[in-house]
Amino acid sequence: MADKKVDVIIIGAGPGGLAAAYGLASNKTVLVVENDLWGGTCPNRGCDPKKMLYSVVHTKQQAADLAAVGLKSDSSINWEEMMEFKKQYTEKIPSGTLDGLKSANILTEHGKATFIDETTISVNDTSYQADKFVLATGLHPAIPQIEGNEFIHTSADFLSMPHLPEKVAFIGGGFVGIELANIAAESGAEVHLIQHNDQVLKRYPKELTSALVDSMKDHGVHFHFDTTLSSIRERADGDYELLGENDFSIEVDEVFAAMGRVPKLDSLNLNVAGVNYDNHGIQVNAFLETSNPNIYAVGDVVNRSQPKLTPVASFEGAYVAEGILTNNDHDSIRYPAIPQVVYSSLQIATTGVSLSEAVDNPSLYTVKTVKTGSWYTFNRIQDPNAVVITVLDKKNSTIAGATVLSKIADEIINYFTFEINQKADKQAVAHQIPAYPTPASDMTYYL
Ligand SMILES: Cc1cc2nc3c(=O)[nH]c(=O)nc-3n(C[C@H](O)[C@H](O)[C@H](O)COP(=O)(O)OP(=O)(O)OC[C@H]3O[C@@H](n4cnc5c(N)ncnc54)[C@H](O)[C@@H]3O)c2cc1C
Ligand SMILES: NC(=O)c1ccc[n+]([C@@H]2O[C@H](COP(=O)([O-])OP(=O)(O)OC[C@H]3O[C@@H](n4cnc5c(N)ncnc54)[C@H](O)[C@@H]3O)[C@@H](O)[C@H]2O)c1
Repeated sequence: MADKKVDVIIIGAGPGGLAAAYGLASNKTVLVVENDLWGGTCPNRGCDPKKMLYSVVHTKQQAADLAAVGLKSDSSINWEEMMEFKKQYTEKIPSGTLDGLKSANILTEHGKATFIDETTISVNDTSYQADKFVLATGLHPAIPQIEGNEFIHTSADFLSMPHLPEKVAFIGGGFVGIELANIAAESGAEVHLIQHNDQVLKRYPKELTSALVDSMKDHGVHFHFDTTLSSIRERADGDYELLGENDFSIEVDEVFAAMGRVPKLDSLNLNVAGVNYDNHGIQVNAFLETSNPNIYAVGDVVNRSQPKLTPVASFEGAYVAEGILTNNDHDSIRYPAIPQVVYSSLQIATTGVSLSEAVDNPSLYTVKTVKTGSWYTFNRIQDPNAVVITVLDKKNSTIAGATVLSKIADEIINYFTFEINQKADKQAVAHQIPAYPTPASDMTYYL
């Protein structure tokens, strides 16, 4: 017999768990368990703090790019003030999240949840039973298994560094490595990015990632391709010596892991709950049910092909709440077009059908690449390398996907996402009257 009983227990108070909790709160008794910061990765040590630092850095980069067309400024970044700006936002997140849950009458418990049996968890030596569970425990950074790995820090450490070190290294050139290297370099550090093969951001076309790498090199980032670290040594002066194959060696003040993220499952004891999982996360069916039909999983911790992003986690959390309320009397989950943006000195963004899928299916799709650097919008902001690639559905003449390289790719990609979701064709796009001149008023030209 458990100490306490509720209808639904949600493990993890990030975007996925919170969306499920709010979706259920008015009809069920809900307990949310969180063992770290209320709000999870995104607002505390992910997307939001990163983009606050990026806003400062990106504005400095934009000011430098406009110097040749009349903007005379001598901007430099004060890391401590920029971190204070970030902290003013992040320090309110855990308490604000907790207050929100309490005012929606959602029960909360701070501590690590561990399954005792299929319907019961233990948190802080108290047992809680529920009819349904939602697992939303997210990911944590992968750390290389090399000598000296105890000296490696993570993206969370980077985003709360009180002072900027003189020399830093990132292991891995994916989203985290590329975005944080840009922030560190523009803020004044000497930055080294170590990538074990010859391409960063492997899901994007090489022509675009090469343009981004060139841009980041111009902004001071040193790339070390085809380089695998073998050990890290602490020197007497407190610096670290990074050693790799083929006599690779550099010295830095700090080194950060950015080589991917792995599911946070260790403390859950999923075997006693009858939940199947592997190295890529918890296995779910098309209703996000795990191998135990009373236990669902959402967000980053799920083993699925959708990108690991905040809006995806929230979408899944809301979907599962509806499933629990209707006994799964709803359609299997169908994702709309999902935009994803790399925020660096240039932004690369994608949405909808990927270029590789379009190229592999020429009978279904037409791919159109337009170098837009000389267009009015891009000239106005001095963005000469801009490229917009569209994927058109041949049968319906609708937009099916887009990939954009530009300083404002984050804005442009949202217009494409709306159009894909509305199944817009050229006529439908032309039927809009957007504000002019803006990136939205360019949309008709891409079709
Ligand atoms: C540096 C960085 C930048 C990012 N930038 C972006 C971006 O720009 N845009 C974007 O869309 N996404 C971005 N992401 C990804 C985004 O943060 C995640 O996709 C999102 O947070 C996933 O939400 P989630 O609820 O699945 O997991 P999380 O937010 O990770 O929440 C999981 C929660 O579960 C808790 N937990 C784990 N195990 C237990 C347990 N046993 N008991 C109790 N609690 C537990 C954890 O402490 C955590 O708080 C970024 C990620 C990082 C690391
Ligand atoms: N803007 C965004 O949307 C955003 C930003 C940050 C993180 N995220 C999410 O977080 C996830 C994790 O990001 P990430 O950058 O940690 O992982 P990632 O999978 O995007 O990139 C990891 C990189 O490290 C490289 N790598 C792997 N092992 C290595 C090794 N031993 N030495 C050198 N390089 C190595 C890989 O080849 C790859 O380039 C992403 O998939 C993304 O969904 C999203």
